[in-house]
Amino acid sequence: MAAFPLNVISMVENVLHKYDERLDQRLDERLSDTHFASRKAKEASLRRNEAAKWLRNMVGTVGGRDLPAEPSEEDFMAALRNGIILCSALNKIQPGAVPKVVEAPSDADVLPDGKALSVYQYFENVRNFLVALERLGLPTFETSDLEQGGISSRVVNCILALKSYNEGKLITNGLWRYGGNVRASNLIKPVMSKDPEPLKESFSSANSDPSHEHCEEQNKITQEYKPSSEAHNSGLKPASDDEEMVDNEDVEAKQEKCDNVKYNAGEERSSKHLKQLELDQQRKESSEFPKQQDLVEQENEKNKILKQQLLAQIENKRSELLKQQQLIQQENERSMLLKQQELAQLENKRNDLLKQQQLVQQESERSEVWKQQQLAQLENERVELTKQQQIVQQEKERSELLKQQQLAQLENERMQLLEEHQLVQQQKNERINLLKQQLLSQQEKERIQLLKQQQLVEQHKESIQELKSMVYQTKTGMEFLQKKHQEEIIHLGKQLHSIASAASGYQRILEENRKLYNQVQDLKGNIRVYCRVRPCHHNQTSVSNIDEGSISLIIPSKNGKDGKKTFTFNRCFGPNVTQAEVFADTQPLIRSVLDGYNVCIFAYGQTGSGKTHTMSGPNNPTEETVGVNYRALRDLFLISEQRKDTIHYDIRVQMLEIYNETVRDLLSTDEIRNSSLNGINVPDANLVPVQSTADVLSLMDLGFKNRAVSATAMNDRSSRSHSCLTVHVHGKDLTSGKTIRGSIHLVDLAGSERVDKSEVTGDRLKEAQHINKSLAALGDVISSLAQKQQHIPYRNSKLTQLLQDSLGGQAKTLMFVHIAPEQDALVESISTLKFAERVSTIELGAAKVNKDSADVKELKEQIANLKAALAQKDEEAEQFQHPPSSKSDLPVLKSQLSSTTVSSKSGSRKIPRDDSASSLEV
Ligand SMILES: Nc1ncnc2c1ncn2[C@@H]1O[C@H](COP(=O)(O)OP(=O)(O)OP(=O)(O)O)[C@@H](O)[C@H]1O
Repeated sequence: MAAFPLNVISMVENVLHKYDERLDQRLDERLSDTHFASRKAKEASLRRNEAAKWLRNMVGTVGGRDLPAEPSEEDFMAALRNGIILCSALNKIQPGAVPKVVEAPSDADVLPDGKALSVYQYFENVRNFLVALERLGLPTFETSDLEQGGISSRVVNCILALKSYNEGKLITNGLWRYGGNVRASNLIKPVMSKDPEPLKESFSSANSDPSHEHCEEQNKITQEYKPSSEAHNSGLKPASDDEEMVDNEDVEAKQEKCDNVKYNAGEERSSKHLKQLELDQQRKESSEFPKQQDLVEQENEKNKILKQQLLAQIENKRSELLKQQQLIQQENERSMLLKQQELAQLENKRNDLLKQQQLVQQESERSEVWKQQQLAQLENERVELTKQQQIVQQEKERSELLKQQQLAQLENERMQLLEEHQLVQQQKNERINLLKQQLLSQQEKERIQLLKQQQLVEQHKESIQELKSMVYQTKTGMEFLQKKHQEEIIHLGKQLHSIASAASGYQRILEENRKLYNQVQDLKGNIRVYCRVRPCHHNQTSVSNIDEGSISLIIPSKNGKDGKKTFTFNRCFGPNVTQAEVFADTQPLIRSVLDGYNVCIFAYGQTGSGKTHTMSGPNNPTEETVGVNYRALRDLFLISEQRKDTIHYDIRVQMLEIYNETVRDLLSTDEIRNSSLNGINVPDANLVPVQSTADVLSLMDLGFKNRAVSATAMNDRSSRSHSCLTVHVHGKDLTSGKTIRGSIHLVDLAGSERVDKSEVTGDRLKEAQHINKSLAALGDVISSLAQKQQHIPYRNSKLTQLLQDSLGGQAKTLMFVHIAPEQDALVESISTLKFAERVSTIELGAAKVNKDSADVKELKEQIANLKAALAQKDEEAEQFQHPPSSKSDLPVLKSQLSSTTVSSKSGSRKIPRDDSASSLEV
């Protein structure tokens, strides 16, 4: 839109310019014919030169480089056409008169139409200059006057007026006013960039005829043009609003609409002023050239017609321009659309580019990260390599140092060796010299030493003689010593022999010891009777007193006076005596079994008197309450263990029962045939080897179980049968090789109550009869043994047959007589005690004599002597087992042995069996 006014302006300017050219051409043609023309030209030239000179002085040669000192009219106009020199000169005179002077070269470069812009720029500078002149009240000229064909005289006049103004100002110190024609400054508005003044000025210039008629004619033309222009631009404001339109430069649309109005109406006000100035100028000229006025008036009429023609042409041109403007507008819209499309495409491309840029950026970031990682890794490797290089370097340095040290050391060593070599060489030489000297001195010494050796040989010969005599003496002494040693060895042999004989006598001593021990036991009586009274089951007891060897019973009488009967035995045990105390007196018999004696311990008494309690203990016995059987076997194994170094014992167990004269093996379920009994033993019965007390106890349990089974079947048969536990001992002396046989019967007899009192019949009677018979047979055997009869009735019962080997002359028998203390058992107790006393009295008949006879005293003395001898032999045996280390102990041993031999004479009653002496066979 901005290009449109410029094009129009330029077009109009061209039209006007052509018109002015023709007009000037006509004027020049007319004036050239006259004399006046030459004078005018000359005068104009002078005035122009003056103006040029003054301008050059004002702006300087640099600023006025395009303006020669005496320019031609064309050069003058060309130099001032851009208005720069004019504005600069005016600003020198009146600073700030032209606030903005546009420099042509820079603007011409920017805009495409340089020429149009130059014209515009010229116009703007020139216009501002003219406006400033008007403010100062100075004469002005038309802008077109600067163009070719313009009126240069008006320009020159204007410059000379300005010169006069300057000179006056200098003289009056700024108070001078040009020609007194000072006008109000607001009469003419400053020319702006889009102001339509150029058009108006063009018109003004076209009407710038010197004559006043020409000006009026020009005004008419303007008035004629104005209605048509208003008709064309209907709706626009009238010319009176033109100032407001000029001020509102921002509203472009309004300005465009007002262009035509401004074009037609222009600034009538400014035109009036210009015309006024022109008229003044014309008056001047007309006064100088009055003859020319007529010609001008004629010419003006012609010009009027030409102007009308020109206006018609302008109108045509303008309509064409409008059409072109519409086309241009359409073209602009189309180009706008194209531009928008292009913009959209560009936007898409820009987005694509942005995406690509983002991708590229991401890729670059990723590559940057990768690069950084690579760099870090390379840095690490570099650091590592640096470290390794440092290490290698250090190693190199170290090895270099080592090499140097080694070299230095080698050098030192070499030097030392060299020194040593020199030293050795020196020493060698010295030694050679020394050896030479020594050799000489040694020859002398050897000679002296030879003499000394000869002396020594002499001395040695003497010494050898002395030694020979000493050897002889020593030999003699050795022979004497040999004899002495032989005598001592013989003496020692004798001593050794005596020791050997003493050792061999030890076995004899031991045997004698056993014999003496058993003799002591024999002196106590082969059949010993111990009486034991069990606790009373209720308060009425028949036992009044029990001491160590007697028991007293209360015998009620019919006359109310109770009697008392005392029985004497080897030992009597009251109801509170423990099992251990009862066994204490039994213990020596167990030792006799291992010495080769046969022993029989049996319990006698009526039913319930305590026989089983004594022999086996109560049911579920404890260590304290176990009976004689267990304790006897325990001692048996204990002693055999003590003697295992000298005697090896083989122990076997047999357990039998005799019921109604029938013998039964309790360790077997089979009944033993009676025919097998040979009077002393039961060879068909099981004989079980045992190694310990536990083995015997398990066998006893088995036997008691078998007996209990039978008792269940036969109604408490245990009370009416005899049970017998037999232990057979076979010993072998490990030193002498002799064998020893012994046995012990542990018998729990059946109840001894009499048949008549029990008043039983049938089987019970038969049982009682068998019991009485066997017990009576036992009494008879014991009685026969006591009386030392030729015939001993063992065969009267199975019991005596079974116990035959233990009731013989070489056996030892112990009978426990049991008493029930209750009064209702008194008769049985008395009967039992009488039986036991008979046994005891018969065997211990001597005891009865023991109170008064000399034989008893003699026997007691023998017992004392034997005990002393036994104690002495025990000591000897102890000493023999631990012989004295010195020779001085031997006489003591000899004396002990001699004393033993003496004391052994006393034992003579019974000799234990050995293999040859044993008459018992199993
Ligand atoms: N010295 C004693 N101390 C305590 N109690 C005893 C003693 N003697 C026997 N008794 C008890 O008396 C009761 C009978 O004893 P035991 O059975 O030993 O008599 P017995 O003579 O063996 O009888 P039987 O002939 O019927 O076998 C048992 O209960 C037993 O525990």
